[in-house]
Amino acid sequence: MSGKLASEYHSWKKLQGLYDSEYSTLILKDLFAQDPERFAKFSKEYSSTDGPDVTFLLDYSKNLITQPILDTLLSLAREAQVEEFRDKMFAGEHINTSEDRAVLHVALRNFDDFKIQEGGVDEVAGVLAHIKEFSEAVRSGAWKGYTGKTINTIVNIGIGGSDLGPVMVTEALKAYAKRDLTAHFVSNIDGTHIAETLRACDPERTLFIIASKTFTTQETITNAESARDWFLESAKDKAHVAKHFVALSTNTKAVTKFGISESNMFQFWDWVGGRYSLWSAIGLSIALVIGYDHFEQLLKGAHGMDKHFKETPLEKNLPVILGVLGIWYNDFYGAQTHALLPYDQYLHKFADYFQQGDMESNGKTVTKGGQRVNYQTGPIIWGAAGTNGQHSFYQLVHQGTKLIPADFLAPATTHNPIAHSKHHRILLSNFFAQPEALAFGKTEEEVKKELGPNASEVLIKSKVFEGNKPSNSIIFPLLTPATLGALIALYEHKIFVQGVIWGINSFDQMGVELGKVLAKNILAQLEKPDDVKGHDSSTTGLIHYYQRYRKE
Ligand SMILES: O=P(O)(O)OC[C@H]1O[C@@H](O)[C@@H](O)[C@@H](O)[C@@H]1O
Repeated sequence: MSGKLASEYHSWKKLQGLYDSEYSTLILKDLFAQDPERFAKFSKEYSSTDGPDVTFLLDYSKNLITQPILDTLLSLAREAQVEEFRDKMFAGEHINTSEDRAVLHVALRNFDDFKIQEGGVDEVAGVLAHIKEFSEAVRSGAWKGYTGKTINTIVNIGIGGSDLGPVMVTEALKAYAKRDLTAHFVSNIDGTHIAETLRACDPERTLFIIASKTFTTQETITNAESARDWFLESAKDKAHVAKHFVALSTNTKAVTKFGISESNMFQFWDWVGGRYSLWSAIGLSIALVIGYDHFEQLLKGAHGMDKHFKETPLEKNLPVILGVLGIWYNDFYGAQTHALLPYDQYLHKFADYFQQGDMESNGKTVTKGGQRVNYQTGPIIWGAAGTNGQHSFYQLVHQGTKLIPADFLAPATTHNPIAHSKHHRILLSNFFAQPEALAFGKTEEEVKKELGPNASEVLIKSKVFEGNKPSNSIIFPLLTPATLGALIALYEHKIFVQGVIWGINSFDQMGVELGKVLAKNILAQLEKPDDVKGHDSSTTGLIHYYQRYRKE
């Protein structure tokens, strides 16, 4: 972010020119036919340079680009000072300007490699040691509940970044999970969420993890209080809370006020953004479920990607390549959304996770300099695990009127090779087929040939696939903790790159505040119709309707 609007960059204007003059000739079928080397040119294999072995292939050849277009997109990244801002982030500069904070989730998985200056960075190793010690005690049975029984259930109470990361990762790494430890995640303020969860819990054997960076989030504190009340109905004595409640937070004062002792608090720091916090103490539930060593592998896999992002020239830098490709569709093709489509049931929460990761980071209208942007910023992120999506929304992706760039992800091998990997081969055949169908479609001639001479014109037209829909494919050997860490970091840095180019602050989230303030005001007015004041007629009418049915 050099203080300019992205649209003022020379390369942005050049890209607009390239789009206008070449758009109609950017046909994937032709681009592949013209260049037998296209796959070789537009795919890269990632291999970690230290830490656990992580490798994957990123194939971006099915994008609507030529080499000059990609070069210009990379010039845009250079002109927007992506490298300088990346280095500032790693150096601990306060690039989250509106909150005057460093952005250092990379420090949580650094293992002493990069030199980072910021208060708290030297405490990371100590918190990891605390996570290791505690998770091992719970998993081994050394940690006992108030009646001397071992813990068999954990309930993580948190929302947003204090929920989505642990949920996604514990699902993704279920193959590594301790099967006799059940993990629940309660996030919603809707009492149904905690009530239904508690039905499955035994107070003598349940550990509650109260995860909240601020420890002021209404949903989390309300759920935590209800969990504590439920626990005390059985345990009676408040002293027993210490064996069944721990906190993950930056706010020691609020944690101790809640009744959790400081020794049961896992600390993190204001330079860890909520949506980047699964690597911090917020990952305690992950360590409990998959074991500390696997948690550390996750961190080290991410660190490998940090190193790649920090040290690799832009032309070969995978987060940069993904970032600029996204800009091409978002800002020049007018694509509104981006789909994440993992062909791996374990990754079924991947898109949910990056909905917050991407949309809370880059859903901004004003630049860091306070100017309103005159271009599109963050895309709408969505998706589902393959092949389920194919039987649901793929129709629109293939034949609808919208351009939906998509990332396909899949493991070459599975943790569950049932029926001699028959399932997995079928899954992968779909993973290969869908991007191919999207890119190359099916012409009218092909349909005619298939249907024979008697087919009606209408039927023929309805079966044509225009194709030319872009996608990236990422294939990795197996979904290991380190591979997952690297993939998450890949997308984190992609989001970073885009935010820098758009000139926005990817690390604050002012947009979630207004709703919170209004809800607080309305909460105080819910009792009586006469209390409802200061709203528009629609809001007033809705609250009045509720009051007709309201119960204690
Ligand atoms: O971890 P706490 O502080 O409870 O915040 C939970 C979530 O709250 C939301 O309003 C956002 O600010 C998110 O970025 C955050 O992850």
